[in-house]
Amino acid sequence: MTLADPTEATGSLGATALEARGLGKRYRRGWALRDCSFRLPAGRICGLVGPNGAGKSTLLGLATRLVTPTEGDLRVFGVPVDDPSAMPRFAFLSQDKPLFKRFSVADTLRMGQELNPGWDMAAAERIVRSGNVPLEAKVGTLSGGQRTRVAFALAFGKRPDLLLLDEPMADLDPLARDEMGSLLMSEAVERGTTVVMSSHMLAELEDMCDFLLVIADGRLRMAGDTDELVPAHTLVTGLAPDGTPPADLTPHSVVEFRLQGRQFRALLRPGGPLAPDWEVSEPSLEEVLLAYLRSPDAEPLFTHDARVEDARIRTEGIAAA
Ligand SMILES: Nc1ncnc2c1ncn2[C@@H]1O[C@H](COP(=O)(O)OP(=O)(O)OP(=O)(O)O)[C@@H](O)[C@H]1O
Repeated sequence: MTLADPTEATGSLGATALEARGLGKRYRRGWALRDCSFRLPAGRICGLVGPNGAGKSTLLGLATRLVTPTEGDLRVFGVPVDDPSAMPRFAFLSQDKPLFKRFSVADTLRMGQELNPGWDMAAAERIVRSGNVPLEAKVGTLSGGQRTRVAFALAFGKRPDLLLLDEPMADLDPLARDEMGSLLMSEAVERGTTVVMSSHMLAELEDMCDFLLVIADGRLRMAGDTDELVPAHTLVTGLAPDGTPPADLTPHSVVEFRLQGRQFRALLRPGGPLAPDWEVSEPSLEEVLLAYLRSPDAEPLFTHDARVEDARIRTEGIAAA
């Protein structure tokens, strides 16, 4: 599912919003992100998923120049991120959403206007008003959900082509999360904004995202269209009387193999016909994600749209749709 025609926002067919090649960041303790290569087509809503410490914030930091890469290259709409012309094209909303508490909501939006040449005050005010947030209220007196709404208004008022969000809804109650999710989707779809959103909430990702970047232990494990990633897999259950993987599994690419008594359960990318005595089912997005996150040695998977021509990444293609 492509949520909006990317050409409306970018003026170029098939534009790439974000492209990483061999991107890496090393701290004294070790690599936070390594060998990261992918392409995110414009107009997608992309979920950035992975366990704590996986490298998600590092990737967002590299995209916003808050973090300097140790190696590799990252481009925003074809322009290196450290090029000044890349700056006006993206907006970033960090986990802590820094806002001046003593400013009123109206002051906050005026500040947005002064700092951003392409500012869209009508859009920013619409986002604030649709949540019944009073423009004259001081930011420090707002609830967490209302503050998040103001932060969203600041981000969308900038009219970014690429919106980067670091766990934007983590501190919201389910109702506010649902409201903010709908707001984010409708604003992004209306303008063809590309969104990259890190999140630990699988349901949120399933509802909102049509593209996924899955990171574990600083490495990209899976990247591409949700609609292609999940159906590339099959869950099978069968007998494993001697407690080892049966020979029937050999033609398939096994992402995860688990023994349950005399039975096994495996998540596969089928490489041929499945054994007739296996019980077969379609996995959910959650089952696929968890299997990859638990199996660091499984071959990473990139859909056609997510691949860059980089010999350093091992890719196994899914036929282009
Ligand atoms: N400034 C830093 N100095 C040293 N190590 C860092 C720094 N920032 C991040 N790291 C390390 O890099 C790794 C990746 O961290 P990162 O914050 O990118 O993970 P994350 O996926 O965003 O995690 P979380 O879900 O917990 O927010 C971690 O091991 C972390 O300790």
